Amino acid sequence: MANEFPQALTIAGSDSDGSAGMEADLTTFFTLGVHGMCVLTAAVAGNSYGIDASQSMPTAFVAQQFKTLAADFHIRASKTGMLADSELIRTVAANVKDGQFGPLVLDPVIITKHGAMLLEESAYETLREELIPLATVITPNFFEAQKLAEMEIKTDDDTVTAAHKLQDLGAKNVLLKGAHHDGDQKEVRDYALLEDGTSFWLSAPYVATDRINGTGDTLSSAITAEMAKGESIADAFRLAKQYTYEAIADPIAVGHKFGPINHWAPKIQH
Ligand SMILES: Nc1ncnc2c1ncn2[C@@H]1O[C@H](COP(=O)(O)OP(=O)(O)OP(=O)(O)O)[C@@H](O)[C@H]1O
Ligand SMILES: Cc1ncc(COP(=O)(O)O)c(N)n1
Repeated sequence: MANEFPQALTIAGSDSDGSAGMEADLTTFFTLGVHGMCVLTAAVAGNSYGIDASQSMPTAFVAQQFKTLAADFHIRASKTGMLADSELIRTVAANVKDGQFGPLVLDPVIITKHGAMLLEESAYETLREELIPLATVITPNFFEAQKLAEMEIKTDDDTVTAAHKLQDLGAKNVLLKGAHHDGDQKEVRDYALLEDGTSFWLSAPYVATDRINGTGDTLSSAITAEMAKGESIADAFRLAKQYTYEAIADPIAVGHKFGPINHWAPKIQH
């Protein structure tokens, strides 16, 4: 259809506090001028202190959501969030492998800001074998990169090595997010390794705040939204980093601990 409005898909868990998971993904899509759709994989009972309970969706229902969306829409890019276990990973892989939902941004959600584990350890291997090879982009945080690349990251050289290992596993483009736990640090640096072998660092000032729930979801959703609008991968990385930084830098008061970031703050250029 000519002049079709950009459409993107999140394949993720719902987080009841509205700041992370599917809720953060859809907020980011809509704020960036993309129509967002969702395949629900799981739901968690979460607030700004932590996650109290988690429930996975039946795989047949997950598969049906893909089928129903495919029967109608032209989705230009998709992303994954919480996938919970091996069975769900296999269901998602089977449904995205022919590319009908556009290029895939894989946010390998393993651990949350509060330290809750959202992926069974027995499923790391399934993620490596079944989903990483289908990823146009992978966006692990510092912890997830070390788990998936099976190595410790202490230096910039280690970061570069881990990104290459993720590429060797089949992810075409890697955005490896740097650590941000040190109150004295001045900047947060992420490392981008592209399919053609070029690489660059993306840096933003470190913001000393607890209001960082959903930053990872937001970054990967913003990349997906920009890809759905036709931006190159490198530009999608840059625009998404800027969006996420601006949403962190101007916090809003919601909840008592790891509150949401501010999706009204970014100055968006359409
Ligand atoms: N305090 C901060 N100041 C500046 N930038 C930050 C801060 N916290 C996170 N970021 C940025 O937010 C983006 C998301 O990174 P982060 O490491 O928080 O992802 P994540 O751990 O996957 O997040 P989540 O726990 O929400 O899944 C990165 O670009 C990171 O540099
Ligand atoms: C359902 C769900 N998915 C993901 C996250 C992690 O969010 P983030 O790592 O972006 O803080 C979360 N808290 N809940």
